Amino acid sequence: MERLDQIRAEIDQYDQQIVEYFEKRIKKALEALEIKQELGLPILQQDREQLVLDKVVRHLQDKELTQEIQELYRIIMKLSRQIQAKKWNLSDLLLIGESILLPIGEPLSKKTIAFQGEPGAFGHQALKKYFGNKETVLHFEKFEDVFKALVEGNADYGVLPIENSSTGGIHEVYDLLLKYDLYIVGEEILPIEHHLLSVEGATEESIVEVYSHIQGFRQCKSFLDQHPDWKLITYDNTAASAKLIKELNETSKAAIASKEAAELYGLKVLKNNIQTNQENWTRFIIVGRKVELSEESKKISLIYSLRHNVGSLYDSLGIFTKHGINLVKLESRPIPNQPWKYHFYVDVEGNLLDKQIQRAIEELQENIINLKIIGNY
Ligand SMILES: O=C(O)C(=O)C[C@]1(C(=O)O)C=C[C@@H](O)C=C1
Repeated sequence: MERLDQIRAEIDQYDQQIVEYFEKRIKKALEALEIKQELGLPILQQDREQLVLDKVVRHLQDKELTQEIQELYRIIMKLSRQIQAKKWNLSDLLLIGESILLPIGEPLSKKTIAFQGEPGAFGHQALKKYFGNKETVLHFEKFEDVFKALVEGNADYGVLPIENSSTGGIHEVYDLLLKYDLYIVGEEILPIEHHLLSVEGATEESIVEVYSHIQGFRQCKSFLDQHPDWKLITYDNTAASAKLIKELNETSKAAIASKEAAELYGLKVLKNNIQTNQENWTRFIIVGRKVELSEESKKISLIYSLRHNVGSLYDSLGIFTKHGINLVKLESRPIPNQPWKYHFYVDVEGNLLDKQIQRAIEELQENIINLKIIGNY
């Protein structure tokens, strides 16, 4: 026992130093905040955080602790941001429980909206359905470019596909929601109809090569199975493949894309509605920099991970049942570098201003690891 007491005494000393340095670090972060306020920079500085994560790993002598030190620093910097945010302007924040601080904002009146893909893409259609035709629109090649445009202030909202009713979740977008501190402010469900498109003179028989997004191929599998000799070439997105077919202008090449893309790029529809399931829908999310709360907000999206205990998922979901909260969606994604551990993406019905919901979230937080609220819409 004496030896254990001695070890614990040493641990106590280290803790004292850690606390001392934590306080010093927070003081410096508050000095950094003042400068950021002067310069009009946002609290979150993702590049700097990545640098810090790289640096602390370099300081490590025992590289086996790489993941743990990164996890610790992610938490330290998150707390640092939360403390900065409290100082910044408390009225723009919603505090849930003791530590969840959400930036709250009003819907923006004049806005720039970004989507992934080329004009005519399904994301573009969802954008127009949600926002109308009057807004400034930007388009990017990759989903992550849309997230970056928001973080860097080049766009105010992003429109991204999250789930298809036939093929399931769009994993990359789920992962990006975890990576970036952005929030879902709305959603739009779009019927997805795919068509086989080509240039004048082409017929189904003249086709040798077909271009589309991987989702386009997956959603039209039964039709494509009838043409085993066709070469399928995966492309960035459906509208981009339609644009390419127009440029190539060959009767042996076709694209799978929307009717809108056919009209926009002047292509002929060789075959209509080739999606396997005629009930084919994609749910798009609208992402912004702040949580936009109103009385109508009725769905809350959360991400969390669990300790590796028997029944931990069951217990966490039981908290919603106990508080009478309806679960509407559950999706899991593997945690990189931690085999067989998962992040759970949960959508529940409710409004974050409701005290019952707040109590449930507080209780949830005590039972899980790393809760992130990613929107109420
Ligand atoms: O460097 C800054 O801008 C800070 O405010 C400090 C700090 C940190 O805690 O290290 C906090 C938040 C930023 O996202 C990046 C880094």
